[in-house]
Amino acid sequence: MDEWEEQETATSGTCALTSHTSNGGSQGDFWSSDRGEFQGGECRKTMEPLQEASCAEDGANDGDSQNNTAERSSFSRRGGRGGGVCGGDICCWSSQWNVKLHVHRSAACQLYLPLCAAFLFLTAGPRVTYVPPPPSEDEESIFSHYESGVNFDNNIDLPSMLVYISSAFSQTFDEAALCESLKRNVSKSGYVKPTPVQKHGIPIISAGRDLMACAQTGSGKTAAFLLPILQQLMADGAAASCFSETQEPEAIIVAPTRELINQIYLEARKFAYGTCVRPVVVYGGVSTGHQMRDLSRGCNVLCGTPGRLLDMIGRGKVGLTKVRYLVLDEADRMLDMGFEPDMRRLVGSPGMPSKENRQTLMFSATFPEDIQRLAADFLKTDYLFLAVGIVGGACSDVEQTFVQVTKFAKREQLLDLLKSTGSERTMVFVETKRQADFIAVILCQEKFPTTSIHGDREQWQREQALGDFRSGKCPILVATSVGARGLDIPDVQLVVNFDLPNNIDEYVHRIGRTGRCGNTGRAVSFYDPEANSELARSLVTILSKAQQEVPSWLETAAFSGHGPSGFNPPRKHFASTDLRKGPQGGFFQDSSVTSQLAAQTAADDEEWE
Ligand SMILES: Nc1ncnc2c1ncn2[C@@H]1O[C@H](COP(=O)(O)OP(=O)(O)OP(=O)(O)O)[C@@H](O)[C@H]1O
Repeated sequence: MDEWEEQETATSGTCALTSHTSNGGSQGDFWSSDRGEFQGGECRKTMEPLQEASCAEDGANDGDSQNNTAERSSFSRRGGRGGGVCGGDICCWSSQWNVKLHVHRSAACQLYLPLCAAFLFLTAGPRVTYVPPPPSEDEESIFSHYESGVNFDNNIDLPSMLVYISSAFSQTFDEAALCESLKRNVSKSGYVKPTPVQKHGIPIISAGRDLMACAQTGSGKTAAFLLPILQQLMADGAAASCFSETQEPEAIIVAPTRELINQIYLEARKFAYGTCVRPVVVYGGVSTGHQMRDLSRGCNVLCGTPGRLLDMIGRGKVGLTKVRYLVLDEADRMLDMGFEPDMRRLVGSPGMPSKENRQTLMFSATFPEDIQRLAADFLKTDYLFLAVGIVGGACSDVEQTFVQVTKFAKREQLLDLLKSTGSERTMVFVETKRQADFIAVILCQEKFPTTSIHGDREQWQREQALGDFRSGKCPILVATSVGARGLDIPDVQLVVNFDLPNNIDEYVHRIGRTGRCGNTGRAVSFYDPEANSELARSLVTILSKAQQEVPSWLETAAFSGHGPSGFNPPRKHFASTDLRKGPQGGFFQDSSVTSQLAAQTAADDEEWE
């Protein structure tokens, strides 16, 4: 398991100890520059409730770097989760145990960790109490959307390099064979024409085929799977049965982070508005009881992070016998080492129809070859592979710039950059949770309204941070990988890779937070020759494929072999094609969909020879 995981078990949560309250979501965050800590609004200098089972909660780490192991023992730096600072003492109490502790600061480090471990040992299972505010019922806010950009129409006829679909979807949603209510909701969402992945993906799904679909970031993959599923459920008159102890959803959608799955849920809720189809979301960091009550009101489409979903299944709150659709969004992430065991548990759970008896759909902007191989275990052998544009390619609407910089000069570079960009909404990606805190403090000190999102923050803080960023209250968001995939935030004009990731797919997803849906965006990456030389070749490939200028120094770095390893190996997992050979991978025909692999020329090969 890696740190991305939305882990549910009591044993794997971190004891990431913070001094924030978690009793609600309304307290204002602020950075205390004298203490160098991020503070939850109400709880300074008072005894704070021990975050119930905080250490046992899932997903404390989702999305964050694996390099963060050292941060797991960062108690002494940050105070203690559930512990308040009272003068020289650290105080905490547990409402569950009615235990109060006053520990002198000097002894705190020695005492608190064992105590926390004891709590972990003695308290069984997650007992998180956070109940997120209900999403707005106001129609205007349900359907609020940002405008597609000037390049939207440029992409409409983007060639599907690997697959040609003869019976594509209609040119507009208005002409499409969709239920009236769905059509109305699509129209209210501002959708007129389908994007290429929708144009090709929707008929494939409607024809009942399994699908692995790859299309660039911000190209509308969410609606590509939601619309045909909802259309089918509406056409079949699916209605959620409330008052049932065990809910039997027809569709299950999984995604790697809480924020992303919540976003998918909100999209599903929007498209299903005013119909009998009821989507529900379950994810970690939120009261399980609250989610069970929500589930019991009926559920047709269940959106979940893996850990919480399996938990609900294990508790008998979710039955799987009626599952017709299983969707893995960010599928390459869902099938890599961190989540693969959970995905296997999910498909092997009692009642889950075999792959022959369900429709399995996988979507991502990146599909490394090894993951494609693995994905075949979950898909019918004749699944269709849809690739719009270049598999694993960066969004062409994002202008990518690289700045060669040493580790110690990055901070100044960032400040200079932000001073020149004014109040542009900006995401700054860093490698570790500690770094996220640190950079956010510095930016706040420099009077840039900044917030942060990473796996050590409480769920309410994560949601509040995202809300503040969305609303523009904090136009700068410092994020670890938890913010890299899927998040669709309006008007993000700039992505800064303060630390480049060590994986090219992660780079593609990060910069894809800007330049979405035909809008243009900009990504600036700090390239540290000491740390990033192994990425150089893949970056050159990505830039070339996106027809962007490759700095000569980067090209030199890519081919000089001066990296730490002495040699930049060609990328092994940068997939460009459907890996299957022979009939499955080459040519498909059925009554409704014909797909044909285009000639796979050497030019398709992403390996940089
Ligand atoms: N046909 C359409 N017309 C107008 N807007 C659309 C259309 N399809 C999707 N959008 C909008 O485009 C934005 C990006 O869509 P979405 O989040 O589904 O992209 P994605 O391909 O899943 O991206 P990522 O790879 O980053 O997850 C959303 O705001 C969505 O509402």
